[in-house]
Amino acid sequence: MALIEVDGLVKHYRVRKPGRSVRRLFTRHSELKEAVRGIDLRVDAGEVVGYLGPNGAGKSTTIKCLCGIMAPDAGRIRVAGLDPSRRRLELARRIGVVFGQKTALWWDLPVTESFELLRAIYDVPRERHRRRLDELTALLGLDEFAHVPVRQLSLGQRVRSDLAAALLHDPQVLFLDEPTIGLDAAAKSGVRRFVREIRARGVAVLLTTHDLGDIEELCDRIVILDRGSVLFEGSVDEALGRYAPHSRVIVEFSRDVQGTIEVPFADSLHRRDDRQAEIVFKRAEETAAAVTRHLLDAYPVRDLRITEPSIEDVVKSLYEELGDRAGGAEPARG
Ligand SMILES: Nc1ncnc2c1ncn2[C@@H]1O[C@H](COP(=O)(O)OP(=O)(O)OP(=O)(O)O)[C@@H](O)[C@H]1O
Repeated sequence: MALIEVDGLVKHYRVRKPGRSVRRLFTRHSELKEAVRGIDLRVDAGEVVGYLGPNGAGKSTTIKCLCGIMAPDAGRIRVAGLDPSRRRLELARRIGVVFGQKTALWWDLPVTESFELLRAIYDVPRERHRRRLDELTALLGLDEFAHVPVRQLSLGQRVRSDLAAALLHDPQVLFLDEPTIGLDAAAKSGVRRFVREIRARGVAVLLTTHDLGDIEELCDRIVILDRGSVLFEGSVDEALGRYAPHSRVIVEFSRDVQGTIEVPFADSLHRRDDRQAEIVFKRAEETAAAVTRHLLDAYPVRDLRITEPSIEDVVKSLYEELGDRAGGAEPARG
């Protein structure tokens, strides 16, 4: 079931025209800037979709439209069945939002009192609130700092508290904006475990992140934006196939091997010296096992290492490509 549905979303900003001229005193000083140009997006219940793209790609603008903070200029949006800009108050009960860089909690209040205020704001019955809070406290380990004012919390504790705050009213949709930014490895893994738990309970999660670990560990699908348009949509594996299609085998020989090395299907071959070679091949055409078998049969191999690309290689190659590109881009589906 789709809990986020976006068709042809367009959003402009009115921006000041640069320059100073006498004519500007008599003419309109602003122009329209297209921040989002015809985006389609869908997130189902129990799905985590990574919403990715370089700075300025249009992620925040989309999320503001999805939360009802801004009205779109064109397109259709439904979040948990509602049109966000027309039903903003009702929508607030069905969505949760966490910004890793900002807290939604009251700075001077202990965490529990912030939760009590949120209970009152969302008008959650006391018994239901208590049950939900017990559940979230257990999942997020909130006990140890429940009575500490938010300003005294560590970043990890603060993010855990914000996650609880966003889910106290039991929303169907969760927007996560850089939830693991600045966290240490253990805290990141705690947040990711929690997001997986939430997904298993059927919440639809739209995750904005620059953290490659978040993408690899959490996302069922990724949507990559550039300059307001969807450039790629598909699974992490599909993105790897499209943007990082090569794997490498690095082989070390037990004695000097001179001259050229023959490896069928190798896309390229690099020699560092007579004792080492690096074979680059397309995964779609050959398996690492076949390349390895060939090397073991044909050469005196002392050791070999296979390196597979990661989402980091995808993002690097894609963003480099985007940097070189001018104008809009055709969407690619994985
Ligand atoms: N209030 C605004 N007024 C004018 N232009 C804006 C405004 N907010 C965003 N923009 C422009 O719209 C485009 C999309 O911005 P947006 O903030 O949605 O990108 P983003 O993908 O969220 O970027 P980031 O990763 O840096 O947060 C950018 O070119 C940005 O400069």
